[in-house]
Amino acid sequence: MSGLRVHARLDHRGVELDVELDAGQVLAVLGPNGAGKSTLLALIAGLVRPDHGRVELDGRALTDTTTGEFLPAHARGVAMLSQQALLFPHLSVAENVAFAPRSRGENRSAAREIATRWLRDVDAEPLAGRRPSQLSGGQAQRVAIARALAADPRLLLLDEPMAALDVGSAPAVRRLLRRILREEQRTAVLVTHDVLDALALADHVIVLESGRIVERGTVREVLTTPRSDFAARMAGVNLVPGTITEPGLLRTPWGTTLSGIGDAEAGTEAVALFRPGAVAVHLEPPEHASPRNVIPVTVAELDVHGNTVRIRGADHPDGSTGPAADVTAAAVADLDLAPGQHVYFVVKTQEMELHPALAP
Ligand SMILES: Nc1ncnc2c1ncn2[C@@H]1O[C@H](COP(=O)(O)OP(=O)(O)OP(=O)(O)O)[C@@H](O)[C@H]1O
Repeated sequence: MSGLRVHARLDHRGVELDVELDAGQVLAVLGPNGAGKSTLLALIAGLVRPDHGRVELDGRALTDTTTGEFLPAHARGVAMLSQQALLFPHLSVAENVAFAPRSRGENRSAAREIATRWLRDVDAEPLAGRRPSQLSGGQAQRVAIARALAADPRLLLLDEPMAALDVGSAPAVRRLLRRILREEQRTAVLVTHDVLDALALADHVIVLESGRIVERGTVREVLTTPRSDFAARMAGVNLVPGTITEPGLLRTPWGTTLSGIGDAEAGTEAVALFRPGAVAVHLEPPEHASPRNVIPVTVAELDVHGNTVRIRGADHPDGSTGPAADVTAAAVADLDLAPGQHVYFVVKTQEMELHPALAP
């Protein structure tokens, strides 16, 4: 059976997890602090032994408590990428990337060649002669990605790989990871606190709470119709599918055009993403709407959460989950809103992000 299977219990951490991932797929792991996300990675990487269980990759047991199997971390075919690049400070960039091929017995020039190929692949070839101390955070993370890939792993473990980067370099690293994960059909487990990472990189999501999986599904299911409290707080974003007609414009299958921020090219399948809190609700289309999006919506439901009311729109014409808006209870009273009513959701262009779509 190709892919990853984890069934493991670790009593003193209160963790019990069952995870399956097919080869070529990316699983995002979400959850609050202490939920067990890092423990899952450590179980797979061979950094901790479960009290009971089995970890299997492409049909091979990495850990099995019934047979006593426990492969050391370096023999698992698993590469880990963390928040910090963790490069060897005394080695050059090229030597860092050549380290894994050297360790598996390649001679110096072959390892060097492999390093050059991976550095080129992550657009970091000109950095080959530098020391890690001479790299920016984004550059160091690119090199760390090249180093992970040079180990020829069957599985990539990504532990919040964008979390320590500044807002300027995170999108480029995210795009790079997206290309590597998607185009090369890699199998990966990605721990993240960021909905955008899950959206851009993953096929499936699990949500952990207190050492257990409380929710699992495709990224779109979990992000648009979250069932656990945690997923609802962190996700609950509006996702509208469509096609980019020119950079910054998305056309939905039912003919609505949305303008937003993003550099996806014309013809790209994409999703528009906006937060319910970014929506202003109007009874009439505002006259001077530009540069804003005006989305006609039929109110399906009103959910009161304290002083905030979530207005859920009816499903989109293609059957996908309708958009939601969060407004104050006072605004709902002023607008005299009720299910069945026709309203307009108004969203500023800057609040609408356009991202390449997930795999179907
Ligand atoms: N090295 C350790 N030794 C003992 N217990 C640990 C260790 N690391 C984590 N734990 C415990 O295991 C549980 C799961 O923690 P874990 O670090 O896996 O969560 P997490 O979801 O990765 O959290 P965060 O988002 O804060 O990194 C918690 O109860 C934590 O206190």
